Amino acid sequence: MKKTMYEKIWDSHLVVDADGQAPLLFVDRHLMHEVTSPQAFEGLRISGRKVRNPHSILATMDHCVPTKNRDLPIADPIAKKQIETMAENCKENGLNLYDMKNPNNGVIHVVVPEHGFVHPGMVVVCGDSHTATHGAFGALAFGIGTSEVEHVMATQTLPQKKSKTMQIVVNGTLSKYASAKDIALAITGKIGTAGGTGYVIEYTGSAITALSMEGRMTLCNMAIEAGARAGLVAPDEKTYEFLKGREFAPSAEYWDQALAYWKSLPSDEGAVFDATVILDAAEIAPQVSWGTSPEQVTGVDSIVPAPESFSDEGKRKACESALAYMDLQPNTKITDIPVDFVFIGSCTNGRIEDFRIAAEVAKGTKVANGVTAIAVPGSYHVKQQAEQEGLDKIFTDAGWEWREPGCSMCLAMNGDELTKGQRCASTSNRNFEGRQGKGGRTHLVSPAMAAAAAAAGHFVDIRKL
Ligand SMILES: CC(C)[C@H](C(=O)O)[C@@H](O)C(=O)O
Ligand code: SF4
Repeated sequence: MKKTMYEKIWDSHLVVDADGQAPLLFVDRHLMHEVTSPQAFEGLRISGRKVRNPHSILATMDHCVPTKNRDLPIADPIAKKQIETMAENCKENGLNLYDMKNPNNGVIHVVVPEHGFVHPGMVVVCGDSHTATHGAFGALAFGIGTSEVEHVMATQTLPQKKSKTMQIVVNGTLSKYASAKDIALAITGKIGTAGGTGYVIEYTGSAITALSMEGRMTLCNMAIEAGARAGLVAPDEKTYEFLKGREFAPSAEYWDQALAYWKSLPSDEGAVFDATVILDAAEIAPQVSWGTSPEQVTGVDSIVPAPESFSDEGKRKACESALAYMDLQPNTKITDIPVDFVFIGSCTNGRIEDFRIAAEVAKGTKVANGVTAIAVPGSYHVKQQAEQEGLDKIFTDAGWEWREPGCSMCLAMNGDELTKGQRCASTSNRNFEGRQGKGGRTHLVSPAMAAAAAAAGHFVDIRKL
C-alpha cells in the first residue's frame, strides 16, 4: 500500500493499538520549557516515578526570560519562580537544560534544530503548540498538554488519536521579498484557523522545496495556526546538509544508516491524502494581518475588509469585533495603517535568515519618529552569528534595540509588552487580543515587512522598494 510520510512515521512508532484504547506512540524527543513543565515534574514526584530516558529530553528557558539587563535579578516574581523551578527540576532529574546563562540559550524551537536534536522520521513532543516547527525536518512534531508531558517523561510514549492527512501544494516562485511567513499567512487566510483541524499537513510543491531549512521551520511553525495537529516537509538534501555535523546528529559511523532511513520517509508517489489545498506562490503578496486571528490576513496591496464582505455570519461578526479591537475602519489601505512598535523575533521568525533579510531592508534607514523597534534573536547562537555579520550594527545604527534572546514580545510574558492601544508590526505567529500586552494591537508580518514598517512608520509594499 502506498503511504504518506505521516503514515510511515505513525506506523513505525506505534507501540500498541488495542481495541477501545487510543493508539500508543513511541516518542523519540521531548522538548521542554519553563511554562508547561512544573506541574508535570510535580506529578512525577508525587507518584514516585522517574524520567524514563533523560537523553530524550532537551530543555530551555525562554518564555519568561528578560531580553535586557540579564545581570540584574529578575524583577517579576512569577518569572523568577518559573525560572528557578525549571533549574531545580532539570537538575533533580539529570536533564540537559540550556539555562539563561548558557551559551546555547534561546527559544526552544530555535535552539533544538541548532543542535541537530530532531531528525527526520522522529516523533517529537513538547508542552508547546509551536512544536510543529520541527516538522520542517520531516519529523512528526506536535504540542501536548501538561498531563501528557508527565506521561511522556515517565514512559516515553503517548496515547494519540490518528490524524487525517492534508496535502498543501505550493508551486511556482515567490515574488521579491515574499517569504515562508507569507506562505504560512496566506494558507491561514485561505483555509482558516479551523481549516486544518483533525489533520496533519504535508507541504509539497516547488515553492516548498525551494525554501531554506529556516523557511521550512517558519512554515511548519504556523501549521498550528491553521488548526493542524502538525506540519511536515519531506526531508531532502537541504535537510541532510543542515543536520550533518551538528552535536546530536548521527555521527559519521551511523550517518549512512540514518540517511537510508530518512530517504525512505517521503510520501510514496500516488499516496492518497484525505484533503488537498493548492496555492500559487507567484500570487502570494507580502501578507499583513488586520484582525485578531491569524486567518484575518490579507496582501499588503489590499484593504481592510468590511464586515459585509463576509457571507458567513460567524466571520462577519468576527470581523466586526476585530476591527473594533484593532481600531481599524473598513476599506482602509493596508499601507495607510501606522505602527507604534516593531518586533522581530520569536520561534517563527527569530532565525539568522530572518535577521539577514530584515537588516537588508533596515540598512541605511532610520526608525520613524515615535516608533520603537526591537530585534530579539531567537537564540544566543543567532545573536552571535548576526553580530559576526555586523547585522546588530545595522539595526542599532537605524535606531533599533538589539536584545538578548527569548520569546519576548511574541507573548509578552517577560515584561516586554505593548501598552494599551499601541499598534505593532510583529514577526510572531499570533495576533490574539492582548497577546503582546493588554490592549495592544498586533499585525503579523514577515521580517522584511517589519523592517520596512519600522522605517516608514506604516506598512509598505516591499516589492516596490
Ligand atoms: C506557553 C505555551 C504553552 C504557549 C504555546 O503552547 O504555544 C506559547 O508558547 C505560545 O506561543 O502561546
Ligand atoms: S516564541 Fe512565541 S510562539 Fe514561540 S514558543 Fe515562544 S511564545 Fe510560543
